[in-house]
Amino acid sequence: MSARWVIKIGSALLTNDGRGLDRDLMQVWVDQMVALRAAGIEPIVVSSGAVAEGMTRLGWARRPESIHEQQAAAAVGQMGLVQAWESCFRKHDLHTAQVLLTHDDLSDRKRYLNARSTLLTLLGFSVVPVVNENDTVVTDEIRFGDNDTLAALVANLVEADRLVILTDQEGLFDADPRQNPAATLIREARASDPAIALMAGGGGSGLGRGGMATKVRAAGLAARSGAMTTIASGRRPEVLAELCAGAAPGTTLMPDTSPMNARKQWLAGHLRMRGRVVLDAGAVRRLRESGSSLLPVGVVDVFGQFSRGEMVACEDENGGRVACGLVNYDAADARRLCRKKSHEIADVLGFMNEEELIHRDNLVVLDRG
Ligand SMILES: Nc1ncnc2c1ncn2[C@@H]1O[C@H](COP(=O)(O)OP(=O)(O)O)[C@@H](O)[C@H]1O
Ligand SMILES: N[C@@H](CCC(=O)OP(=O)(O)O)C(=O)O
Repeated sequence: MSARWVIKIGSALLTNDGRGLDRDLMQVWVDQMVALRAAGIEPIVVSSGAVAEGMTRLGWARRPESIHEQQAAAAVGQMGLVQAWESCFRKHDLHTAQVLLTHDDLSDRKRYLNARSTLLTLLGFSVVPVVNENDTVVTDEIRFGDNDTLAALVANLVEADRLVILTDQEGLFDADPRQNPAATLIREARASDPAIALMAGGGGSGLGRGGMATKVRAAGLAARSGAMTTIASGRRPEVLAELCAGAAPGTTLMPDTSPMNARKQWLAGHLRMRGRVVLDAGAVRRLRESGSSLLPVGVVDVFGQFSRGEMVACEDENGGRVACGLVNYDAADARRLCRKKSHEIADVLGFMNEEELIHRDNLVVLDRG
C-alpha cells in the first residue's frame, strides 16, 4: 500500500441524526473504502456514534447529563457500532478490529509505540482498524471528548497522508450554516490559518460533541505530521471515490510542511532526552547517508536510565550529537544488546520487541555543524 488515510465519521451522520445506525450509508462508505484499498490506500476508520447508538438501544431521547450514564450508553452502543462495521466489511471478505484508545495511551511514549505497532500490524494483515475513544474508562478531565481530536492523533500516530472528516455539512463554511443559510463553503485553506478557526462554531446536532471548531483544530494537529485534512459531507454519494480520484469535495486544509519535516519537528520539539547511545562510525554513516534505522549492532555504549518509548540522543564516538529518537528497549536491555546482531536479540533478552533499537520513523537525524 502506498498511502494511509484516517477516515473519521461523526455521530449525527452515522446514526441518521440519532434514529439508529444508518447501515445503508455505512455500506456505501465501506464499498468505497474497499475501492480505496484496491487503489493502494489503507483506510483506518475512526467511528463515533457509540453514545448515540447506545441511547437508541436504551430508548433514551436525550443525551444524559451524567458522565456515567454516557459511559454506559457508549458501552452498549459500541457493540452495535463494531457489529455493523464488521458485517459491512465482511461482504468484501475483510476483517475489522476494534481499537479503543484513551488520551493516556497516546501521551505515554511506551503505550504510544505499542498502539502504533498494533495499528501497523493490523494494517499489515489487511485488517481495517475501527477506532473510538475508550469511553468506559475515561474521566471527564482526560477525555479527548471529541473524535475529531482522536482522529488527528491517530493520523499523527500512523503518519497518515490524509485525515478525512465526514460530517453532516458539505465542509467548513464561513459561518455555521445551521444558523446562517447564506454562509459560503471554504474550498481550500492552510490548516494553520487563524481566520478559519474564527469561522468554526460549536456542534449543531446535539449528538456529537465536537462541532466545526474541533475539526479545524484537528486539521492543525494532523498537519504536524504532514497530513492534509478534508472536511466533507458523508452524504455525498461518492465522497471517498471522488477523493481517491483526486477531486477535492468539501474543504481541504493543507499542512505547511512536508510529512518528514513535520514529523521531525514534532519528535525533536516535544520530548526530553532520557539517555545517550554511542554509535560506531558505520552506524553514524548509515543514519546520515541512508536514513536507516539504528540497529543494536552499531551501538557501542549506552548511558542513562530510560524506558522503552523514551527519547534518547545518538552520539558518535567523539561525543558529537548525530540524531535523537524513540528507543524500542529500556536502558538495561539496550546495554545488553550493544554490538549484537538483530537475530540475536531474542537469545540475549529472552524476548524481542523490534529488530531495530530505534526505527527510522522514530529517528531524527540532526544537521551537522
Ligand atoms: N463554520 C461552520 N461550517 C460548517 N458547520 C459548522 C460551522 N460552525 C458550526 N458548524 C456546525 O457543526 C456541525 C457539525 O459538528 P458535529 O455535530 O459535532 O458533527 P460530527 O458529529 O460530524 O462531529 C454542523 O452540523 C454545523 O451546525
Ligand atoms: N466516543 C464518542 C464520540 C463522540 C464524538 O466525538 O462525537 P462526534 O463529535 O460526532 O465525532 C462516541 O462514540 O459516542
